[in-house]
Amino acid sequence: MAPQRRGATKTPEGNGGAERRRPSSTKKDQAPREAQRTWLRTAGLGASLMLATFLLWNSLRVDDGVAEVLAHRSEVLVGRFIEVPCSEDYNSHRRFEGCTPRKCGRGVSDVVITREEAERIRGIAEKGLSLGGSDGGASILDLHSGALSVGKHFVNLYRYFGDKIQNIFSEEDFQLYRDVRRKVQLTIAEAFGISSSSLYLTKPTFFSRINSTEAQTAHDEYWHAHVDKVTYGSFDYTSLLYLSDYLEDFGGGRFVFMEEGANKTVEPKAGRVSFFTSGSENLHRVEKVRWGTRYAITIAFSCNPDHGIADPAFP
Ligand SMILES: O=C(O)CCC(=O)C(=O)O
Ligand SMILES: [Fe+2]
Repeated sequence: MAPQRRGATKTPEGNGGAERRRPSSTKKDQAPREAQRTWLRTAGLGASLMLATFLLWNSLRVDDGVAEVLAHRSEVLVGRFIEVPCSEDYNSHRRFEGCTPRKCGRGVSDVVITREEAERIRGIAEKGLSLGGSDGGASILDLHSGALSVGKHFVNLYRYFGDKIQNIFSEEDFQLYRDVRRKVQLTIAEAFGISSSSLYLTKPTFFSRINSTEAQTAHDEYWHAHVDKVTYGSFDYTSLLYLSDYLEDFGGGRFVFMEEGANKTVEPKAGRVSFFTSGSENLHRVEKVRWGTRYAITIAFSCNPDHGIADPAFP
């Protein structure tokens, strides 16, 4: 749109001549017309803004069904816990009284793991994953089994590097993993009113690195809604320790508990621990990462000692 000219006669270029030929309109006549045009422009702009806002809001709603934020990135949660009724999933597995969930729910805490610990543990993920990485958007490193995404497959780091693995990971790295695992285990036990010693670390336990690269294989499709007890079998309690910050390090990638009409999101941030009972009372998914890189670690526990694994250690 051409800019409005008040004194057309003063401007030699453009359509100043045409304006000069207009019937002798006085300043008095022009004022209401000018006001009308300004008003129309403002109204048009306002309507466009409202339409754009509505479309954006609607697309987010349709995309995610997001209704509520359970843990906002700016909050520092000492311990938020929401109880939800247990599903019947646990009945089709052997029960371990005092451990198998009778109280179900989900919790988030920002005080279990310090930011400094999260940064150090992220360092382990970075150096391990720098040795490989999926061709698609989602890579994992499993310190217990040694599995590492490479291209469209996985390799066993421990087999591949043999003794040289000691040049990559240090004893402090494994000690840090153990400390983090122990603190998360205590937090889960306390929140669900069970004894920490009734919980067994179970597999898989893995670091994940997600970026916005297009998926190449089914392993890259991390965003599907799922139930951990169905996906992983041995899981009774799942925990996620986030190692990077939503909207600082990456966009998209929020964790979503899926509930009819009222999904609940957890916005990741370094050091935030999210934990929940692994049955279908906690159906969930991860939003697609739109930009940047998202690091997290999945640490899960079983009530069944037969499904227990030792802490990751040098092979
Ligand atoms: O990374 C996350 O936030 C969730 C990952 C997840 O759902 C899983 O590992 O089962
Ligand atoms: Fe999951």
